Amino acid sequence: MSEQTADGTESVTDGEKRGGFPRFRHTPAGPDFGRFVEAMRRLQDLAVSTNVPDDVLADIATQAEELADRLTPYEVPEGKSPAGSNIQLPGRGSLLMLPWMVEKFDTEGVRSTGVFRRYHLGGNGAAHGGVLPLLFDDVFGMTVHAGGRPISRTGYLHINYRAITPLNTQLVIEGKVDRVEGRKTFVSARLTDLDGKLLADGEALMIELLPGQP
Ligand SMILES: CCCCCCCC/C=C\CCCCCCCC(=O)SCCNC(=O)CCNC(=O)[C@H](O)C(C)(C)COP(=O)(O)OP(=O)(O)OC[C@H]1O[C@@H](n2cnc3c(N)ncnc32)[C@H](O)[C@@H]1OP(=O)(O)O
Repeated sequence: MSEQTADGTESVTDGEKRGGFPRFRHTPAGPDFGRFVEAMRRLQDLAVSTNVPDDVLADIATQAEELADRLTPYEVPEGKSPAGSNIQLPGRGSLLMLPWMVEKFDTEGVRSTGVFRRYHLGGNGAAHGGVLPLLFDDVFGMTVHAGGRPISRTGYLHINYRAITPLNTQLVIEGKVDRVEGRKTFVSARLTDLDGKLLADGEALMIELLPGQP
């Protein structure tokens, strides 16, 4: 059973295995959306990798504020932006996600490839330890989705950091469902370089939402 809400999402109730999760409609990305997100990613990379003289930075800060002012009138509720649901774009078009491309998305699992960029730097040339769980959690969410399991939330997420994860190097992550026990889906994933060197592996418990659970 579902009912339409004011913001255009559908609030789905019992029987559809989505808890209280709305059924968001896909919002297609227009022809320039991918370009826009990539430009924003470049800005993020540069924001953490430049040392700009004060007089230049004052001007740039004003321009950044003007850009934000131009975007503000177009703010929309969750699920109504192209960000996040366009699987043909890096990071599904979401600036929060790693800019990786989904190459495989089926019941056998999910495979995604990409690089960590300057924005993701932790220390001494390696990716920040905190961005790996972001990558793994998103892959686990997609793995559950691709596996036809109901909407689930992460109960726990465990990462083993096996080797330094380099920046600007093509990497691959593969996630799969290991087993299902009632509401519980146990998933695992491996992050490797293109030579197959293991950089990190992880496992998570994804728990199916009960009716009404947010
Ligand atoms: C149209 C275009 C489409 C394009 C394609 C797009 C596809 C994209 C698809 C998707 C991509 C997006 C993917 C993102 C995904 C991200 C997911 C997240 O990160 S979610 C945020 C972080 N997680 C939370 O915030 C949870 C907070 N916690 C909760 O809400 C509750 O704890 C909840 C609902 C998870 C469970 O609570 P209870 O009260 O219903 O259940 P209880 O009884 O506690 O647990 C159920 C079972 O699980 C075990 N359990 C629970 N937590 C456990 C733990 N930490 N460790 C071990 N066992 C645990 C319990 O022992 C119990 O097991 P026993 O049934 O008795 O066998």
